Order: sequence, then C-alpha cells, then structure tokens
Amino acid sequence: MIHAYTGDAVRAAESPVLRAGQGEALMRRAAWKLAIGVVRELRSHGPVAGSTVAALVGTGNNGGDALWALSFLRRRGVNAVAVPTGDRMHEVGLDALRRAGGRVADRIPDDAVLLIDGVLGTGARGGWEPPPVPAGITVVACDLPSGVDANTGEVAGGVILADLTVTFGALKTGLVVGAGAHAAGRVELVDIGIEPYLGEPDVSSLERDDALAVFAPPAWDDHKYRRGVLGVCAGSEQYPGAAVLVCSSALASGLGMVQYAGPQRAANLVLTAHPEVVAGSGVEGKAQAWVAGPGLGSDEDAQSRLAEVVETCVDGALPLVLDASALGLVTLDQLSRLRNAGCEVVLTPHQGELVKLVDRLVPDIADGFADLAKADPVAAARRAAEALAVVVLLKGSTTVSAAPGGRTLVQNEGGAELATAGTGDCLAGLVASALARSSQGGSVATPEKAAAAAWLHGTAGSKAASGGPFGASSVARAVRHTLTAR
Ligand SMILES: NC(=O)C1=CN([C@@H]2O[C@H](COP(=O)(O)OP(=O)(O)OC[C@H]3O[C@@H](n4cnc5c(N)ncnc54)[C@H](O)[C@@H]3O)[C@@H](O)[C@H]2O)[C@@H](O)CC1
Ligand SMILES: Nc1ncnc2c1ncn2[C@@H]1O[C@H](COP(=O)(O)OP(=O)(O)O)[C@@H](O)[C@H]1O
Repeated sequence: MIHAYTGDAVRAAESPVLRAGQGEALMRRAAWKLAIGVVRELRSHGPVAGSTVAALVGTGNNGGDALWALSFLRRRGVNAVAVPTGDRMHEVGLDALRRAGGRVADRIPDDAVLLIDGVLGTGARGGWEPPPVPAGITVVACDLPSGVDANTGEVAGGVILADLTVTFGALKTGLVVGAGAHAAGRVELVDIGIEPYLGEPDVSSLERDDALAVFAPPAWDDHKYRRGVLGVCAGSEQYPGAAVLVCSSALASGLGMVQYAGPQRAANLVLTAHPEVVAGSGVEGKAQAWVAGPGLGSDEDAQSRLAEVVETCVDGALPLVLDASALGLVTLDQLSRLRNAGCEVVLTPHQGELVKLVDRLVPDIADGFADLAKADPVAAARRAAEALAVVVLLKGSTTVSAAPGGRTLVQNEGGAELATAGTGDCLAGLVASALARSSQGGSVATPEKAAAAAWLHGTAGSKAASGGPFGASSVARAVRHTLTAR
C-alpha cells in the first residue's frame, strides 16, 4: 500500500522541524536528494561533468531547494544556471550557488540538457502560467510540478510536465490524482526526516500484492460455491454485448460460477462466448453477489429487472454493484433498503454519471458539484459516498474508491487506451467478482475490494495496450494473464 498526504499536511509536518531551527538543514537534505536524482538522469543520457543544467527558480522555498541542488551539481562539474521567474530568490540558496561557481541568467541556455523545475511547490496558490520550456529537454520537478495543486492534483492554469519528480518527505495527493499524476512523470519519494510527524494519509493506493490478495487463487479444498457465485443483470435487446463483457471479465478473474439473468438474445450471446455461464431470464439461483446495470437500458423492463435484483439482494443481504444504466434508475428508497439489510453496495459511475446521480438523488449537494468532480475527484467521490452512504468508485484517468467516513483509495494503473466503449462493463464485472469472492468471509473492506478491481482492470488494460490499440474484449482477456503473472 502506498500512502499520500495533502500538501497542507506535509507543510504541517514540517513545522516542528522548522520550530527546532532545522529549516536550512531540511532544505539542504531535500536538495541533496534532488541533485542525486538529477545526476542519475544525466548519466542515463550522457556525461555529468561539463553538461549544462538550468533551473527555473521561483520566489519561495521550492526555488531554494533548486538553488541548493544546483550548487551540489556544480561540485560535480555541471554548468549550473539559475533562471529566476520572479523578483527575488531564496537568499541562502543563491549564496550557496554563487559560492559553488554557478551563475544566474535571464533565460534557459541553449545547451541546457536538463531543467529543474523549482518554481512552485506546496506553497503554490491559484492558477499560474509557466515560462516557455525548450522542447525535448529532460525536466526534473522539485517536490511537485509547478502548476499542480498539491492537495488535489488539479491543474488550474499551466503546468510544467516533468519526466521525473523528486518529492520530499511524503507523496502528495496531487502527485497521485488526475492531471497532477500525469504531469509528475515518474515519482521518486525521498526521506527528509519529517515522516514521524505525518498523521493519517489523505489517500492510499493498492499495490500489486494488495490487489492480488483480493483475487487470490483457490485454496486446495475450495469448491465452486466457496469461490464465489456472481449474478449478472446486464444487457438488453438493444445492448446485448454488455452482458458478454461483464461475464467475460468476471470469469477471467476466477469465480466458482457466473449466473446470467437477462433476455434471450443477450443470453444466447453470453452462452456462445461462455457456455459455462448458467443463463436464464430470472434471478433465482445461488448468486452470492450481483452486478446490475451495464447495457440494461432505461425502459420499464430495465426498471423491473433492477428492482428484482435489488429485492434479491435485500432478502439475502447480498453485495450489489450498480453501474451504468442502473445508476440512472436506482432510487433513494432502494439504496436505503439495501443499506438497512446490511448489503455491501458499490456504485461505479464515471464523472458524468456521478454528477447526474447527485443531481437526481442528493440535490442538497448538487450546487457546484460538476465543477468539484472535475477539479477534485477525490473530494467529489467522498462527498457522494457520504451523502448516499455507500461506496463510490469514481472512474477516470485516476479511479477513486471512497467509503462514507472510510479510507479513500486512488488507482492509476490504466492509461487513456481504456477510454473505449465497454471497458466500464469489464470493470463492473471485476468489482462484483471481488465482492462475490469474499462473500464467504474475509477481512478486506469494501472500498479496498473495489480498488483491487480497479488495479486489476487498469493493469490488464495496460497489458492489452502493449499489443496495440484494442477494444474492451481484449481487457477481459488480459485479466487472466494479469493474474497468472503473479
Ligand atoms: N515541506 C517540507 O518538508 C519541505 C519543503 N521544502 C520545499 O519548500 C516548498 C514550499 O515552499 P514555500 O512555502 O516557500 O512555497 P513555494 O516555493 O512552493 O511557493 C511560494 C512562493 O511562490 C509564490 N506563489 C505562490 N503561488 C503562486 C502563483 N500562482 N503564481 C506565482 N507565484 C506564486 C508565493 O508568493 C511564494 O513566493 C516545498 O514544495 C519544497 O520544495 C523543502 O525545502 C524541504 C522540506
Ligand atoms: N484517460 C483515461 N486514463 C485511464 N483510464 C481511463 C481513461 N478514460 C477512461 N478510463 C477508464 O476506462 C473505463 C471507462 O468506463 P466507462 O466510462 O464506464 O465506459 P463504458 O461505459 O463505455 O464501458 C473506466 O474504468 C475508466 O477509469
């Protein structure tokens, strides 16, 4: 598990160290590690000594770090050039650079091979427009890319895209969410001694082993009813393929049985692709969890199919994943009955679906919610989870799993290749599989199960993408290979 903290929390953790008069020592420690990162980058492209490294230097301590790092690089024979972006620079850092033989210039030299971005760090406030950055130059961001909000990952104005971000003391939430995660490139966390003062993380990310533990292989004495039986209420005359995608990904993730409930045409397609699925038109059977929604449509038939699944889950206190069409149909009454029955409920909207859902079901928080969902998906997922009292898995370039009052997880495994029709259906099948598998016990919390599915989905998406452009069926296929590469 990886943990990240808001920029504000990291600044708060720094204050006891600052109060103890250790501010300059902290900065030098950070800058030393930044310089090591820069040397490694330089080495991977060519010689260190004799190369020119420039730094864009802002007015605060982020600029101070960059100036100190340049002074250390100067000692390795690097031509170190500070380019101020404001009307002042950190005095002690500037003095260190000058003493080491570095210089100040008003523009990035033409022969610079690497640029340190030391303009803005956790002290950035509001939008910002970056100065021009030469095309193709390697960029190493100091603490976080300038233009990224350390608390949320929002990029409100311009941003300097980094190849590598060397971040100090703790991962910031802004480095693991949305535009900030994209801008940061590779992220290297370095210890500077503030770690004991950090409190609870703001968000966490599951790593491979955490996710694979949720999708563990069967025990030697398992039988099919112990490996999880999933009921699938998806597909319609109009959208039969969604049913196949949900079943394909669920089967590929390893379950004891998949039961399909839906119209004949969709059932035929499911059975053609997967004869092992038990198909019928109703919900009777041995399902231990249900997924409802992909390709369901919004007509009366869709409503009554959803209602039937909800009643089945309420009666048996079964876990339920609501996706796609079901998000536009489910009522507050159904959600509260599911909660009261003790069902695990996970909603899996993308941004647009979440905004509509909130508009329809919790108008009290709808004002400004669309802007919030865009700027701060973590806050939006948390607010919706809180208001609806269920787990919300908000899909996007970063997928956020939020529980009311619980831990928030963010997963970034998949790339934009996943933005293709039907991949959401595959994810719904995986989330439901995680719930069905654990319906026989286990101690993993619901948001973690949803995040494990997002990990598996994103990793399978990246695997599929390595073979070229793909459609959603390839994601379902890649799920098996992701799990076998344990
Ligand atoms: N938190 C920590 O433990 C440590 C922090 N350090 C560094 O200190 C940084 C924070 O330093 P500061 O608090 O000085 O903040 P920053 O250096 O991030 O930014 C503050 C400066 O930028 C200006 N500024 C803010 N928003 C702006 C905008 N939108 N447009 C133009 N100018 C803007 C402010 O007026 C101020 O001069 C961290 O990111 C990190 O690089 C390190 O020195 C080591 C330890
Ligand atoms: N830019 C992106 N980067 C990474 N993953 C993405 C991106 N865009 C979409 N995805 C992922 O692709 C899936 C799309 O799901 P969804 O929007 O429900 O599509 P559909 O309904 O067509 O299946 C989600 O898992 C989402 O997280």
